[in-house]
Amino acid sequence: MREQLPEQPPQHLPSTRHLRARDGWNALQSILHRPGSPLMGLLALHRAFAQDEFELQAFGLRMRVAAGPASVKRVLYEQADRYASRLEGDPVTALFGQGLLVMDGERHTVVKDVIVQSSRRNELEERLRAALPALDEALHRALRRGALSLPDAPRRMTWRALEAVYFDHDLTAEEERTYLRDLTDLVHHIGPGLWLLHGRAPKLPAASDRMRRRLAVLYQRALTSADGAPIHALARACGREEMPFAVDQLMTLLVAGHDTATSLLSSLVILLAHRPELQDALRQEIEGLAGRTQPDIRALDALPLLDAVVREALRLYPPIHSGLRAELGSGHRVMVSYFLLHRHQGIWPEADTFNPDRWQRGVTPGAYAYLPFGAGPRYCPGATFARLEVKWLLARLLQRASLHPVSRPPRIAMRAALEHRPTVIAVRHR
Ligand code: HEM
Repeated sequence: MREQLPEQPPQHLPSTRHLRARDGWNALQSILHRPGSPLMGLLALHRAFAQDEFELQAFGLRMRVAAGPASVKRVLYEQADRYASRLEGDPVTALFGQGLLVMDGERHTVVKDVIVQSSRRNELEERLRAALPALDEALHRALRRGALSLPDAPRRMTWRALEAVYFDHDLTAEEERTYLRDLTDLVHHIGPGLWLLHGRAPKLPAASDRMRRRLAVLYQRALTSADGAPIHALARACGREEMPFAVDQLMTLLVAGHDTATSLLSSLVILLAHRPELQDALRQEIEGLAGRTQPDIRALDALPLLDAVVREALRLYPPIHSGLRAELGSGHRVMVSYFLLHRHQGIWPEADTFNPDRWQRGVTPGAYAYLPFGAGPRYCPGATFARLEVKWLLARLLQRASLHPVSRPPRIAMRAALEHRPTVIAVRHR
């Protein structure tokens, strides 16, 4: 582990404004070799002079970036109450309203508690188990044409799993057709974009109203049921009077809960498609447990290689690549870059290499060095569910098929989540 940084942020942070020409050239090379979105390019600039905390300055954008364990810990945990989750008027605030992800203070604690209490591991497992036949069928359909479209196929599957477990709803084929485009629009709406530079948030897409109406129907149904899914817990806590507030929560869970798992599953498929020997080793582990039958979700969680592969994909491609905050009072933006933290060269040997083996050697990265699900009061309430569903989907996928790349690795973009630009992976049925 590296040394602790001082408790207070340094007065004068290094800034990308002072980048020397040589650093800029090196950074440009790294961007060209790893093309991605403009934000990723800007962050790559920082790698040129490897700092744990710095000021990102470009084209009028100015924000503090925390990218090392001590600075990340300070923002997420030690001084968490100095930051608001978002600025008023940001697209994500417009979409989620008073949703958990963009809300602060006492109300945040109360709603978080409702969600956390209603998503305990045993209940999640039970609900997910009940949804497995439908998920298996969705996987079967996705593989039918001998190809897996990314990120659409994972998106359909993670959306289905989320609706079943959190909203107690079986997504119909008709809904999937009608709303897939809407869901993608909503996700793209909240990603960082040019609005960060000119300060005017884009208008909410019409998809938002349509999705809210659909979620309101699910919520109304939940008001009259006593089941134990998170939507029912919300219904008990908010009742009919606070329906718009509850729909904000559902919208937040819908977007935050499916886009992240989509990103992780897509990364895993792409990474494994390029590593046939790793696919074989994983398959051996999975089939040693369950043969060709549907594996049990709880038993899967104890498979060491599967665990290492998922951990490593979360390190290299953290679906939530950054956590944005606004400093109370000044309103200055602060970004916790999970992406840079996970590729910190002082912590991770061969930081840019996909190497699941590092997790099997029992090496731990140290506190606040590996945070795919965040930390502190805003720790992800869906972490357990996400790991369970993604491990199951990946295991089942490998039991059914082998994965083969059809082209060079696709580009990734820093949108709301780290997103793989559309691509197709060939699959051979087994
Ligand atoms: C692989 C999947 C997932 C990853 C990598 C992930 C990652 C994260 C991270 C890093 C944060 C903290 C963001 C910050 O610092 O600002 C977060 C927050 C959150 N996540 Fe997840 N997440 C995943 C899945 C899910 C799922 C399945 C759900 C819901 C079912 C969910 C719901 C949320 C919510 C509501 C928050 C906001 C929590 C708060 O502000 O208190 N996430 N997630």
